[in-house]
Amino acid sequence: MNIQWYPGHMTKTKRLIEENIKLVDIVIELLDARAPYSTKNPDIDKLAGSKMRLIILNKADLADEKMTEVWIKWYSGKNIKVIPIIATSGKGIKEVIKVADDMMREKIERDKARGRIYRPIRAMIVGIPNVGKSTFINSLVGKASTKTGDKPGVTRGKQWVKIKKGFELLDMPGILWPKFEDQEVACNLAYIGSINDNILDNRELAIGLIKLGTNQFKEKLEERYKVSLQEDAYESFKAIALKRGLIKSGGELDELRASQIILDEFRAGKWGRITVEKPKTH
Ligand SMILES: Nc1nc2c(ncn2[C@@H]2O[C@H](COP(=O)(O)OP(=O)(O)OP(=O)(O)O)[C@@H](O)[C@H]2O)c(=O)[nH]1
Repeated sequence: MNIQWYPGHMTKTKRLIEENIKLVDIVIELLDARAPYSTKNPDIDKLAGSKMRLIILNKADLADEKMTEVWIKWYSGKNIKVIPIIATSGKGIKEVIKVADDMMREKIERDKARGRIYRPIRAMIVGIPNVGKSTFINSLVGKASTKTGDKPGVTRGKQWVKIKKGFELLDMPGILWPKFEDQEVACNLAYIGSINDNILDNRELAIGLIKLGTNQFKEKLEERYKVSLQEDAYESFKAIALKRGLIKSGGELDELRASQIILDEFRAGKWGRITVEKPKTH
């Protein structure tokens, strides 16, 4: 799903998230492991306030393993727990439950010390479109859990899913907006297929991706297309199109088809496992 963010839509979403965050103890923020900065919402720190936080780097199967470690260290340095997962296969889900369990125990201790009565720990999942929120909820919920429904005296109108004893999840994820005003972020989101292709010119995008690849993951790109990459990304783009025989009847290169193929293959992980950005001092 692609959402065109306009001010009205953003205000509504923000209000909904603010309302829901009040009801939970943990905010689980999903990022795409291929772009852990670009897929982050710019206002999440403010929105989450003092709630317990957990960052999930999803689609770890498509990201560079070493870079995922680098990103984990980077976010851990900011005192946020980070867990890489593959929501489609369920890899890492047990770790998520374990960490949530530990957080729950800490909270119970704190509550006890304050003389408060026990209640289940509640979490909600947030993230920008396409990071895998629904897939993650499904894999977390699995078959064993049950919907707790609207309990009297509990939040009316919300559906809570019991993941395990003492741990409940709001069954609707919070959809957040990306830092769309940042051009580099917009390009990274487009490379990984997280924003609508219609917004950006595919040809420019494919050439941009080749440029990025030439700087950051040259071998993988050369291996995939069996071409020597040039300094000028457009020259490399043409060489790839030619190698693939993407020529129109008049003999011209079919640049549109080449662009689509390059983007599709990258997004499907056919260039190998790639992370498009490194931590900066953002
Ligand atoms: N390779 C890979 N693909 C994944 C993973 N998790 C989700 N996907 C795919 O990513 C796409 C988006 O997943 P969704 O679960 O619909 O994402 P969402 O965040 O709920 O998306 P919105 O409804 O747009 O907000 C789907 O095609 C999923 O199959 C993963 O761990 N690895």
